[in-house]
Amino acid sequence: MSMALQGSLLDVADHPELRTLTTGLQRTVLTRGAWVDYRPGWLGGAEELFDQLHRVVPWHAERREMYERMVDVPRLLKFYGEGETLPHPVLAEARDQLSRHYGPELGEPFVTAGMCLYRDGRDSVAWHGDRIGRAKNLDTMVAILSVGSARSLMLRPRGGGESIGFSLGHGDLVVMGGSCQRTWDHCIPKTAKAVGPRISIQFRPRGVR
Ligand SMILES: O=C(O)CCC(=O)C(=O)O
Ligand SMILES: [Fe+2]
Repeated sequence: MSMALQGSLLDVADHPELRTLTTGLQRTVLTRGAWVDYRPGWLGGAEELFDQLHRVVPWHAERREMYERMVDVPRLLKFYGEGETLPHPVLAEARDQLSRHYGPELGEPFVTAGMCLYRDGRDSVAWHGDRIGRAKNLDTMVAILSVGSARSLMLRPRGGGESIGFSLGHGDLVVMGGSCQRTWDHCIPKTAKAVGPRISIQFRPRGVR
């Protein structure tokens, strides 16, 4: 095989590329009208997307008040609002493919992209629901694409109960739907394992945070 051909084949494998959503999606129906769809390996070439986002996204730290003092949020963040150019074209494709696939069920498109960078196992997000805005009262969807090292996304019924978990990294997709943001909580727990960085991209409809 010539070097050029070999190079181009490697390129194809290395480039971020979305696979279909019409196969490979596994739906888990939860209690109280909530559900989770899981699509491992939705994005091929996830390493390249990770590298690019790690480099070009203007990540920033946030501080929040907790127990009456200011603490660092244990992850870096960047939010892309509706109409803002996303930092890689495959992310616009991902958002649009999600909108097409879930449109009939969701009734509106995904428009925003929130991003989190978990630098290592000490970074995390505590138990919460994405309940700011319309998701407080209405069913909605939050779709999360993950690149980089795998971390666990845990879910449990709001107010307590048995939790379930999904491993998210390397181009995996999870979609939380129905009443999930209102009736269930989710988190990315800290881990003592030696894990590399992970980036999550959360696509949401208008007015959901
Ligand atoms: O990083 C993740 O997969 C979850 C992030 C999350 O729950 C949020 O930003 O609301
Ligand atoms: Fe969340």
